[in-house]
Amino acid sequence: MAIYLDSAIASEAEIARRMGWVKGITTNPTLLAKSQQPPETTLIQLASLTPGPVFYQVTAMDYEGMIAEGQAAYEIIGNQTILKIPATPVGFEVVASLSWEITCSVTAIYHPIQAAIASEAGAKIAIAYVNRATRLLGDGIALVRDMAAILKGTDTEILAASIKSPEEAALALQAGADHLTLPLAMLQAIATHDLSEKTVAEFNQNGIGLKTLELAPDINTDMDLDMDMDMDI
Ligand SMILES: O=C(CO)[C@@H](O)[C@H](O)[C@H](O)[C@H](O)COP(=O)(O)O
Repeated sequence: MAIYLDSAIASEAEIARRMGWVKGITTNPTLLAKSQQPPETTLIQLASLTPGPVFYQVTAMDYEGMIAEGQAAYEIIGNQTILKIPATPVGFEVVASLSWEITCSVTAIYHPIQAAIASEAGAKIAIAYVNRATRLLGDGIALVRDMAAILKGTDTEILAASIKSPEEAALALQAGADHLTLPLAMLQAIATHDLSEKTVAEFNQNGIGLKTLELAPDINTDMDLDMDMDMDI
């Protein structure tokens, strides 16, 4: 499993890098536009801020254009590239041509049969837009479950995107998603639980740890006594 940052903002990528458990970055044309600099610059920056993959979504609509754009992304960030190719007839052709040389994912999957084609075309990853699918079709988690059933036994993995809550993130994984991509706020949200914070605060209020030993004279005294007794023996 990998959890990715869904953003093209360098400062967010830096925060995700420090988290240590975020394994790469996914982008799309809208996210790249928000970085307010040429996409080439952003891709180089993002690639330097993660040891893992950087997903780039092609914007061309025709076969030659998608191939050229995919190769251009690969020239910029090399082996860190994972291309996002749309789940369209032309997109599937592009995946079949490019997946031999560049890692490809198929994005914007709304029907499980599209995942089967993505796999047959050679895509390493099939991307489901979970919350969007719920809004547009009724049940994005069911889409992930159906995709997982179809992709079982293949080399194609499922990346769940468009996740709007920690619950939805957990449900997507339980339904068979292999990976998640989340905006920074959602990464922070899944790492935080009120009860975890409260439980730790309670332990710390009533107990001691290494850094508190010197500050607890009674306990130091007991320890000294124990040590003296040990030495006498
Ligand atoms: O597909 C990927 C990652 O591969 C994402 O960048 C993806 O485009 C975004 O998560 C979605 O567009 C977000 O969808 P939504 O939150 O606008 O419904």
